[in-house]
Amino acid sequence: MKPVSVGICGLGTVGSGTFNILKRNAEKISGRIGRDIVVTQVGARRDNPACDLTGVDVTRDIFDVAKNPNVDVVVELIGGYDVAKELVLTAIEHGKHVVTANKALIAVHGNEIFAAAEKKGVTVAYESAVAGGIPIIKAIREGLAANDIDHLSGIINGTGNFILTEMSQKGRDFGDVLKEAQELGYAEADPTFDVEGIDAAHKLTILASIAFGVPLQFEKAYTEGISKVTPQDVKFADELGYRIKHLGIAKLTQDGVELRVHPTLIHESQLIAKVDGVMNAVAVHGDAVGDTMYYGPGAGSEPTASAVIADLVDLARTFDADSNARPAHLGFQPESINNIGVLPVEEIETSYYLRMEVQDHAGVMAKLTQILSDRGISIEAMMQKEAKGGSSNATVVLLTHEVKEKVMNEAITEIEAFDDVSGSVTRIRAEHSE
Ligand SMILES: NC(=O)C1=CN([C@@H]2O[C@H](COP(=O)(O)OP(=O)(O)OC[C@H]3O[C@@H](n4cnc5c(N)ncnc54)[C@H](O)[C@@H]3O)[C@@H](O)[C@H]2O)C=CC1
Ligand SMILES: N[C@@H](CC=O)C(=O)O
Ligand code: NA
Repeated sequence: MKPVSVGICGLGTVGSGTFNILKRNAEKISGRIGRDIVVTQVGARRDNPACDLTGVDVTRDIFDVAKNPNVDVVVELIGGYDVAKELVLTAIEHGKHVVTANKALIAVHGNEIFAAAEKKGVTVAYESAVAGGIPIIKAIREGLAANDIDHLSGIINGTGNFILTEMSQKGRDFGDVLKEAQELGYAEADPTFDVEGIDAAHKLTILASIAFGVPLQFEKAYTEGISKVTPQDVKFADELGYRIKHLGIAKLTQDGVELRVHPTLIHESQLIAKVDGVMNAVAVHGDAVGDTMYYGPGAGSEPTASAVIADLVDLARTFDADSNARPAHLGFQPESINNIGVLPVEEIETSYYLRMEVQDHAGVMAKLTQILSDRGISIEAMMQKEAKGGSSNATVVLLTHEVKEKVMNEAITEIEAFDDVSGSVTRIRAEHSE
């Protein structure tokens, strides 16, 4: 069978990994699909010393690749929004399939890109865009196709999990670990995307769409980063038997879709609490299958390239077939996608970890518990730490049962107005069942 001809745009961390694995494992890959996958052209600003480009046509203009009549599939690995969008739309216009690792592009412009691809009868594949090397798109879109999926949650940013793990297990400094994640090729070009939860929200947006059959609605996702998680909170959570993880949570409720990324306390007995370093994990619940969980490396050159090539293999297998032979872009046929809205964060219901500084005298605890019980908020655990050196201050940590966020907001406002509480209350959401 005729080889499938690939053009790679961007030869950085993921691009170089893709190029090198295609070369190293060429025989295994073609043995699996019965045809070769050949890199015909590379579009890169500069050569990458990690890749031997002998015999490959190299261009400095990535749009040459998108328009090259000898290229069947364009692999977009440059990242970013604008140029990447133009590149992908140009490739589609020229009748090429596209493989991309760019979750920002898919989460923000995916509805438009998929519509253009469907009109042209080509496919835009994006397995590597979510949870790196874990085949989570395939698992949900194909493996769980029988199910009515009502919730999923996961650690879906490798850089953030690496930072939290190193901080909690080795007491390392936030900035120092972030620098290492950048050197290891885990972080986004702008690492605030990792630490502020934007990257995880891009991925969660995609997962929610393919799991629930709803449009991509990134702009409505609630996003909170890990930059304000302190070593003190990591330690107190640990004493209560919890780990702090940066979780993406999506739920399909009767009132709408919950779509939120934030630091979350998870009980140490939960599987997801044990997912450390650059590893990611996604838990998905379907009505037929029950609870499932998918684990693996969430970032890095070859783990991500592994997923890029999985998409190339899928395309090569169905290359001569009608586009209906491939799964619908968002897992459901476009006419079966339901326009269900995203719930404001005030409407979500969850448990909370609260930390506050109080005057250490009689009646303070009674007043705090009264403020909470007035709103029907019950307390699961409580801890008081006396300040050292004879100060009259103490730190109080509370873990509550589930309550609506807007009710908790009112309680926090009243606690902060209480004279015996100094400064603001630190609040971290907690999940008991994940
Ligand atoms: N690094 C990782 O672990 C993962 C990255 N991704 C995604 O993969 C994509 C690529 O990421 P990395 O390889 O890490 O980034 P990178 O920064 O290492 O590589 C991007 C490459 O594209 C080149 N490039 C950018 N604009 C260009 C243009 N206009 N013309 C020619 N070359 C251009 C850059 O010079 C660079 O060599 C991004 O969308 C990222 O979000 C997805 C999963 C994991
Ligand atoms: N920066 C991302 C890369 C993979 O998507 C991460 O750290 O997870
Ligand atoms: Na993946």
